[in-house]
Amino acid sequence: MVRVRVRQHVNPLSYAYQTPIVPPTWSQIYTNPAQPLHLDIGCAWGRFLLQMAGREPDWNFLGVEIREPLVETALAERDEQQLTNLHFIFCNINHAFAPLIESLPPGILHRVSIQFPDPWFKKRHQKRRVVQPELVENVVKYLVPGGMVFLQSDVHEVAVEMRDRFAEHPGFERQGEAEWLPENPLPVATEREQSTLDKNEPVYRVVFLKKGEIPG
Ligand SMILES: C[S@@+](CC[C@H](N)C(=O)[O-])C[C@H]1O[C@@H](n2cnc3c(N)ncnc32)[C@H](O)[C@@H]1O
Repeated sequence: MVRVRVRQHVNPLSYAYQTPIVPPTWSQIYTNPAQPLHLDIGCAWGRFLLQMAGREPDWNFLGVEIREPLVETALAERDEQQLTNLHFIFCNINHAFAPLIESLPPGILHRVSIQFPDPWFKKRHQKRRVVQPELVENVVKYLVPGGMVFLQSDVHEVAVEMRDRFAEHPGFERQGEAEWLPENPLPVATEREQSTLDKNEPVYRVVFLKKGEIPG
């Protein structure tokens, strides 16, 4: 796989990232657009989803990423692997969430993952973090009852903040008794996760389920 040089971080609040998205025609993307959808927010090069899509053909996967060159690389890899249950979109999810999900068949969003989001340590930069209250509202609005939110980070402060933002919302129920999940409930580690584990550093993980009656 060819990797191009890209900026390490972009500022999601800058003017360049406020442009509305034009969703694709999903029937030209997914073989079966009615399959349950897993949305991975901040998917970077897409390695996690490329593996997940191969393992779980009965799901559709959508990775969203604010750095465009990474999306181009991920799409090329998807095409090379001929995966028809996977797509990547260049967007700022803090603007694109509703138009993106509303362009898909209703009741399709079953799983959302936010893994190792950019930490933006400086106080004045924390508004750039992806898990803002508006994002939590959008997740609860579009996720199906019983749908899963998986959050993980190697930065304790960031993990606590995103966990608390979901925990404060009455629409979510946290899974597990422990403060942090000891293991990843998904079968594939992201690149950032693997490099953290390789250094024997901690990963802070939490799962929420959306409350409500699960349609039979
Ligand atoms: C630290 S990387 C983690 C990548 C991957 N999830 C992993 O665990 O290896 C965070 C990613 O989120 C992307 N990102 C940050 N803010 C975003 C936003 N508002 N919308 C979409 N992607 C965003 C960044 O460009 C970056 O690729």
